[in-house]
Amino acid sequence: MTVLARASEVTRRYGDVVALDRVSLGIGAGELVGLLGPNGAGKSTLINLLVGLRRPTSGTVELLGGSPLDPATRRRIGVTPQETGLPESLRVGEVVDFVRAHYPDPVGGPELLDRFGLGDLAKRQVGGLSGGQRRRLAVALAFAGDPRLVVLDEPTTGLDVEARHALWAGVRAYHEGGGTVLLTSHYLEEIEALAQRVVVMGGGRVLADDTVSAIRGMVGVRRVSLVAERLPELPGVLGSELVDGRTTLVTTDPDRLVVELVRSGAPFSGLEIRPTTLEEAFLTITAKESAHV
Ligand SMILES: Nc1ncnc2c1ncn2[C@@H]1O[C@H](COP(=O)(O)OP(=O)(O)OP(=O)(O)O)[C@@H](O)[C@H]1O
Repeated sequence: MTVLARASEVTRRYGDVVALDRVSLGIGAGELVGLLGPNGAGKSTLINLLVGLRRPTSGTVELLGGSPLDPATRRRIGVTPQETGLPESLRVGEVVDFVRAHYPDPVGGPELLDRFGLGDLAKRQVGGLSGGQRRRLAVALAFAGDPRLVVLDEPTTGLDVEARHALWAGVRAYHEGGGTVLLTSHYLEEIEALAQRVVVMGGGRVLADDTVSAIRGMVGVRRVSLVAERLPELPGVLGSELVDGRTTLVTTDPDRLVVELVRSGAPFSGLEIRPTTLEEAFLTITAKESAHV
């Protein structure tokens, strides 16, 4: 697979703060990669290095086989940072055309707006858009130049469910057409809904880099829930809670737990075993990591 963006052993310091600590990561052509991590994990710093907005303190960064500092290289990518300012007095269509004019082979203006559910707003002044519409427009602009790689820093922060889904649809359409996407998110369901690959960051390092299901498997925690009057002492239980008469047991070994439960002869009903959500997996990974520090 062709690697479109690569960080090799990259460290970035801001004074005494080590924002990135020897991070290595490659984004292959056609991938949709989610970058997940708590505030301050280093996600934005990594993105800024990959797209050439900052330089690493040490290590190397490659973009489309060249340097991210080269304007010709940067013209072939699209970026939406965490915060953007758009000119209030211009109409949506004018902003789109202004951005499109910077690229040799841009996507058609109406097509771009349609992809992000903004088709009816071309004549509206930017100052008259809602927060959600403005954010969608800012994200849509990253796709204006028909880029090979799109980098989105927290694209759906502040969006309601409907606007978020409209934005996801635009990102998906680009990806299904062969595009490559790197996005950061605090919304775990967003990463699960969009990405095939998840890179979990914490404390300036990559803690895990795998598929959503592999990351769940890595953590290996399952939730066993059932209804029972009384439960015996069971092996491997990390935690338990009782909600509306249902007991949920968190365990790393659900098979053994169920065998022991049946052996105990305690009556129970409604047995369900489910994997942890990505959020639970993520919290476990970061908690483990801080325990090591
Ligand atoms: N310009 C800067 N000057 C000083 N410190 C900075 C600067 N930019 C980032 N940092 C620090 O580097 C660390 C990583 O920050 P970064 O913004 O990359 O994290 P993040 O994962 O994107 O967080 P968030 O989810 O809050 O956006 C933090 O400790 C942050 O305070």
